[in-house]
Amino acid sequence: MAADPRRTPAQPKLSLDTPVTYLKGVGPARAQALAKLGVIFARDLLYHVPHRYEDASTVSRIADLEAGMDGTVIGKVVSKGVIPTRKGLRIFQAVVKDASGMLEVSWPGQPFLDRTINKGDVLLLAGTVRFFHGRQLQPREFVNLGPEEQGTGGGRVLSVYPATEGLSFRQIRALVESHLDLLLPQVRETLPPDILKLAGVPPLPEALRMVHRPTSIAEALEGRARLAFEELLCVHVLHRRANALARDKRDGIAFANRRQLTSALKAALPFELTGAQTRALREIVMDMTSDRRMHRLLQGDVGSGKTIVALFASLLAMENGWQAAVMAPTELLAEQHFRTFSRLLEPLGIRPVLVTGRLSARERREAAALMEQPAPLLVVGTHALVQEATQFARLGFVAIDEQHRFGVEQRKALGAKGHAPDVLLMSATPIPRSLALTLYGDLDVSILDEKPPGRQPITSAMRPESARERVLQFVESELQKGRQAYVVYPLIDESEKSDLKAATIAYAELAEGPFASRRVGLLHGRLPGDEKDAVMRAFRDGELDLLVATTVIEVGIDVGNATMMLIEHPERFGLSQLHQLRGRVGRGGEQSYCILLGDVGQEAAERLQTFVGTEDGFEIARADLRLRGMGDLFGERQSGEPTFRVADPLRDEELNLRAREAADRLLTRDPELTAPESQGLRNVLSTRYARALDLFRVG
Ligand SMILES: Nc1ncnc2c1ncn2[C@@H]1O[C@H](COP(=O)(O)OP(=O)(O)OP(=O)(O)O)[C@@H](O)[C@H]1O
Repeated sequence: MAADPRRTPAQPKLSLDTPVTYLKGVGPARAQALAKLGVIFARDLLYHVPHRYEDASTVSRIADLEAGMDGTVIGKVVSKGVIPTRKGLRIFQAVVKDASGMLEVSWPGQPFLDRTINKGDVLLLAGTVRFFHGRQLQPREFVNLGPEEQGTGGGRVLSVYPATEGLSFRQIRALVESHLDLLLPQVRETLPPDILKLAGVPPLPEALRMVHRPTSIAEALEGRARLAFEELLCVHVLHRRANALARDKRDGIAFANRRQLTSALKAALPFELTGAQTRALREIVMDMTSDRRMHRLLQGDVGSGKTIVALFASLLAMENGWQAAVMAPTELLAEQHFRTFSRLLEPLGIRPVLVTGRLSARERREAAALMEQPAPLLVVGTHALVQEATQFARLGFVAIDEQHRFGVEQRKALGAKGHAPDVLLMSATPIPRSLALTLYGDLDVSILDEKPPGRQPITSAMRPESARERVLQFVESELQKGRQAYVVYPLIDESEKSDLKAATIAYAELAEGPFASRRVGLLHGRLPGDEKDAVMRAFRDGELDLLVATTVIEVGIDVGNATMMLIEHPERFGLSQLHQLRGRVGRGGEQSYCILLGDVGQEAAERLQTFVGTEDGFEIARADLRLRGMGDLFGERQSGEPTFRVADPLRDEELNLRAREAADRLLTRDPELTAPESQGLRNVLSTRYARALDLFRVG
């Protein structure tokens, strides 16, 4: 039999660095479950903070409980026992009592509670009330306040922890509860006093006590703010340090602003640049003409004209004798950029090169031959550009469109080609500046918050299922004017067969029914590449009137004659995603429409109202973030970006600003964090952030 590690003579004294396997009540199975929650050492347990609290100050009198109501009560156990049922399930039951009445409480399948809940114990119980020979409750949550009523009226707060399979929040709470008094006295403050003061938050040991064992919700939040502040501070410190190191490195290409190709393009453009485009370009030119490497994020709302900005930057590199590359996430988009660039550059006598995975061997050889020449060249492509075989002789500038669609590694790989090229990342997911600074603080950010002139506002509306026929007639009336329309179905995951079927059936119904006299196309991600392109090309060239599509059209497709977007099952989309979809219309000068069709629940209707009510992508992103969190905004969590356990850079905006200020102050007086007062923060950085190892000589 394997020795129980807890009994070995070498058992360490319980410290913050003790692995949780040594904690009382943690066996191998629990240790595994804890590891899933990121809890490996005793210290992590302290940082595993409740995500919710039940407040006993909202306690009802038992007599006031009504059937169906969700209530919280406090009562003393007057009798208890385990009852078997016919199906073999054992139920722990207790009757509790307060000054107003009695309540029968049952816990099916939890007979073991009989061992920990005793007669005379006071319980805080929360759950939905039923009536059956009196009041009954199956607690959703409960806490045993012990044999004496210890100030329960004064707002005992029940902490609810993020749980995982095989480990309930109650077990976690018991674990935290039984180790808190041992661990807390060992916690040392990590931040210098003036920084704490600036942040207006309590010291760490006190804050940890507050989050785990609060006496009121307000106190719990105060403790939480302390932990959130530390997280935000760490991220800003890392960004700031990365920036400082990058500033010192002067390994970038110092392009000269020759105004040859760029001026020629400006003269040839059929339109004037918007104020926002001019501003962004000025920032980019400043970066590119300096000897520091550019790492800039260009954030634009839909249709704000990012592509042209990337083109100007490419020309700046080319007029200095360098090559430029623009990488897009899909073949469709790469081809679209390629065509746009080809058209705009024709008067200048420049022919860009397209590199995608679908080139024939001969085309690939031709492209490769051009790229191996150390002569100015503009290459547009997909991730095929980062493949090893793709060699650039003199790559000086790289633009990455829809940057979050690429993995960190792919972005790095393209940036690593050539001689430290300047990098412009582009994103059509507008996020508030405060969030951008937190997520991308080591990038410089330019924002396009202005649409080209002459665009009409898009009319957006929600229509119930009962209005379907009228809506389809309205679509038809647009088609009669010679315009084109999209009908979009949700297909969040391309592998969801039922979604695919829904889109395919709808396509057949529309094509054979109301739009039988129209040219209707179907586009989804499962189509073979050439077919997809053929459909998209046909729509672009006006050979199709109506395009039934899944969300593959979301990114960047630009067809000016399309004025109608009909979205089915709108409740299944995130607001930012809807905003992207809507951005596919209203790109010419014509009045355009976006109609959300179908019956949705109350909650979805409220959410969608935000979308219908504004065309400001930043406002929509803000609402989306508030509702769905950061992961969803980008469709997926990105690796390599900071994630937060406690902080929420949006909700904690005020705290976030203070964290930035604090990071500035700290690094101004101690740039390498070598002073004794910085030791605590260094420890936090080195244990939590792999990047810290590159940025600080931590040990
Ligand atoms: N200053 C401008 N004036 C008029 N039209 C412009 C201007 N800038 C860009 N455009 C046109 O606006 C359209 C949208 O530009 P672009 O495709 O670059 O947008 P985007 O920012 O990439 O938007 P999305 O992310 O929605 O695709 C294009 O047809 C482009 O030619």
